[in-house]
Amino acid sequence: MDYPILQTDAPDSNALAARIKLLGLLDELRGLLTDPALLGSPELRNPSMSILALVHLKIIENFPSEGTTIKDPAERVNRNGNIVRQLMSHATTYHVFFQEKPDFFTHTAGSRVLTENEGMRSWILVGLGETMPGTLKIAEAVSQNNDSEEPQHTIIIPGWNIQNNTDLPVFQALATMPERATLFAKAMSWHTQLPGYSPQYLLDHFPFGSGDITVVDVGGGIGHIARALADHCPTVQCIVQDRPEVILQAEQPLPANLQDRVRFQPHDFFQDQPVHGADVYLLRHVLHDWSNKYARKILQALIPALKPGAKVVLNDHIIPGYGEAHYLEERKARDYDLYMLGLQNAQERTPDEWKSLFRDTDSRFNVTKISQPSKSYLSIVEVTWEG
Ligand SMILES: C[S@@+](CC[C@H](N)C(=O)[O-])C[C@H]1O[C@@H](n2cnc3c(N)ncnc32)[C@H](O)[C@@H]1O
Repeated sequence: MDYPILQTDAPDSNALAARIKLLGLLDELRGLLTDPALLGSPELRNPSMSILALVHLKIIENFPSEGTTIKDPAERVNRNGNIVRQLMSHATTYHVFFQEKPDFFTHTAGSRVLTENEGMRSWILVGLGETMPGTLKIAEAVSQNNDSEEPQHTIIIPGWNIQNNTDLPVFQALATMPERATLFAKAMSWHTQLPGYSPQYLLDHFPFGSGDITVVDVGGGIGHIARALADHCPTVQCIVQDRPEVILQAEQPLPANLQDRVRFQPHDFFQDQPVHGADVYLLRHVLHDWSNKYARKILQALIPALKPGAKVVLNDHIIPGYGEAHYLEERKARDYDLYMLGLQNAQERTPDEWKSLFRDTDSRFNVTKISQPSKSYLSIVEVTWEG
């Protein structure tokens, strides 16, 4: 699926680092100017309250490019005008829409990108609609059951399960909710458009090489990373594996130059890996969905297929050590850490936690390199199978 490209984090500029630094300073200034009693207060900054509703109610996607009064979008989506006004007026205070006159709203860069970009709306529906409510239930989940590694209710009930009133782990539950499974897959594919999350960092940084290599993209969603990889390396063969309901959505026609080099295969990554002898097994944004107990099972299931020297490559957030990263970058990793806790009782990991995970799974996994490409929010963990 092709989505319009967002604001760029172009590799030849230092714009991203400068932007992070300035945003950090502004954020600190805001903190200094804010009454301490309000620093942790939920009403202090919560754009999600209006933005999620505006996306859900399709008010954003129906907003005309030339701007409008409240009556028009309210009628288009058949919703109460007063509520539409409340939502839009709130969003304008976060620079999503601009209130030009008392009853006339126009686009800002923030509202325009939401209106024009279906993938971004999917991401809002998943990120705010599905995942965020789970994080609000973390305390309840921990109070009910403590110290568990189960993704569903066995001991700890993750927030997502309370929120959705189901005993099933998220990905199994999604299999019974086709519309939400589609939304999730679209959202993950679109997520690569966000600054700092492009697959290009991985492609430029990891030596996939120019030889005839086979890469298995385990939990590869609808194949968005494999397509980018096959485009980047003209001789690579990619096999994208995911749950059957996801693979069904992935089997859209591929461009002619990729047709014989990207294949899709339904596969449950808790079962033994069916593709033996591949050069690279890629797990991008996969293990962070799982507690150590389940992450180890996913890695163990690879072992029967690994040839000596095979690489297991992770592309995930890394929690930086104390003082190692700008605090806004650490905030990003820690935000995702709590997302994962709320979603599946899972976590992001520090470099040492990644190393222990592999060591505890099997001593033949040798973590050879952990690196973070400049401007990428995701790190690359390279592991060699020394079996
Ligand atoms: C967070 S998404 C990451 C998708 C993709 N790798 C990326 O980087 O955008 C996690 C993926 O794991 C898949 N998944 C979850 N449980 C699975 C299982 N048991 N077997 C195979 N794939 C699974 C999900 O369907 C989803 O596509």
